[in-house]
Amino acid sequence: MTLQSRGRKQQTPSMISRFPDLFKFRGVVSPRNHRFFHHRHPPPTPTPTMSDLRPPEHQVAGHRASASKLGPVVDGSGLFYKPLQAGDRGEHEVAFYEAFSTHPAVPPRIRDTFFPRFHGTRLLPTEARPGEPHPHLVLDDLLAGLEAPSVADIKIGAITWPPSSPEPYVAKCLAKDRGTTSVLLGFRVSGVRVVAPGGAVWSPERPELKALDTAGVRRVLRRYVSSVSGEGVDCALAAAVYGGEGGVLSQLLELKAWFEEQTLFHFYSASILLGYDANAVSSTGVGGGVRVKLVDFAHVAEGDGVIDHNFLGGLCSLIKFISDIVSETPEKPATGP
Ligand SMILES: O=P(O)(O)O[C@@H]1[C@@H](OP(=O)(O)O)[C@H](OP(=O)(O)O)[C@H](O)[C@H](OP(=O)(O)O)[C@H]1OP(=O)(O)O
Ligand SMILES: Nc1ncnc2c1ncn2[C@@H]1O[C@H](COP(=O)(O)OP(=O)(O)O)[C@@H](O)[C@H]1O
Repeated sequence: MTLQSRGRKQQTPSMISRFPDLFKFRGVVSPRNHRFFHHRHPPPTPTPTMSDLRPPEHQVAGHRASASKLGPVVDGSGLFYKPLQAGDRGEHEVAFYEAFSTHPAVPPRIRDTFFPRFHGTRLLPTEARPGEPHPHLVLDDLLAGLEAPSVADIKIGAITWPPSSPEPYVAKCLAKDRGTTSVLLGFRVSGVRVVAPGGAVWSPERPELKALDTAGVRRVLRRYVSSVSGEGVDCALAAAVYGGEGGVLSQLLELKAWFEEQTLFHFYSASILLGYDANAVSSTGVGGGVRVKLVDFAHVAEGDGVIDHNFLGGLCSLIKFISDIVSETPEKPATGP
């Protein structure tokens, strides 16, 4: 389907060549044409007002909402509202969700387990642009239901730009990929927060994460499953969060099996978002609502019959790091109630 959109930026040839088949939707979801789009996805709840909306407390990476910048917001209803990004990015992410949500070749189990459910777009008021409602993607809040979410955002792929990107953008991304562990490991930790017993939160600043080397990444992945305060590492939760049935490792392996087959999409610059409930997890067993999800699809390209070796390579690398931590950490025998 084609949306007529007036007064919008010209689509770049790169964008069109990126999506010859899968991305049928072409049009900026602007306040002008938003109503049309909106009809295709009936809103799951009444439209929130400014006072209902706040930046997500547990956001660990990406653009953040502030008085001067657009960023994601939540309203406590279990939905996550991500503002459409400038240029063709926002439109592109909507197009991805449209294609992905309805594509018959995407296994429902993969869609439901590893991706946020997409509820269309909505015009919402923002603090950054008063009086100018802005279109937002309406997604499931992937951390809904977790009382004390420990979260990690891991950007997958040694390359984080789609092949058709303009040269200055390639240069910017390449500098970040080389300057972090992306090129070396096939992934980088973009953000992390860990809730310790008692509620203290450990969350390193972005510059610290960007400066991590291989040993640093290993330490952060171990810290993510530690039940301590500050910089300590005991991996007490490794078996419960990373190992076992429904743990991170088994979920990553299921995701990998799909990536070994799927040739529909190439997920440049997407992240794996890990989450568990620090208040519900116990060092002796499963529980804690372990989540493994994919987020950020502003740079997804069409797969064109080729596997996403960039994402798959990074995923295999991450799996190796996590599986090493699981095998180094003996499982604690379950004790009685
Ligand atoms: O805009 P910037 O310079 O803050 O960069 C964003 C990154 O922030 P950083 O500078 O690495 O802390 C940001 O990085 P994080 O997700 O925070 O690690 C994203 O890479 C973002 O890209 P996109 O949302 O995937 O398009 C990046 O946006 P673009 O480089 O794609 O514009
Ligand atoms: N559906 C979601 N539910 C809960 N948190 C999310 C969701 N999507 C993203 N996030 C949070 O927001 C952060 C940034 O999201 P992302 O889509 O990567 O934005 P950006 O495009 O600005 O990088 C993630 O690191 C995560 O903490």
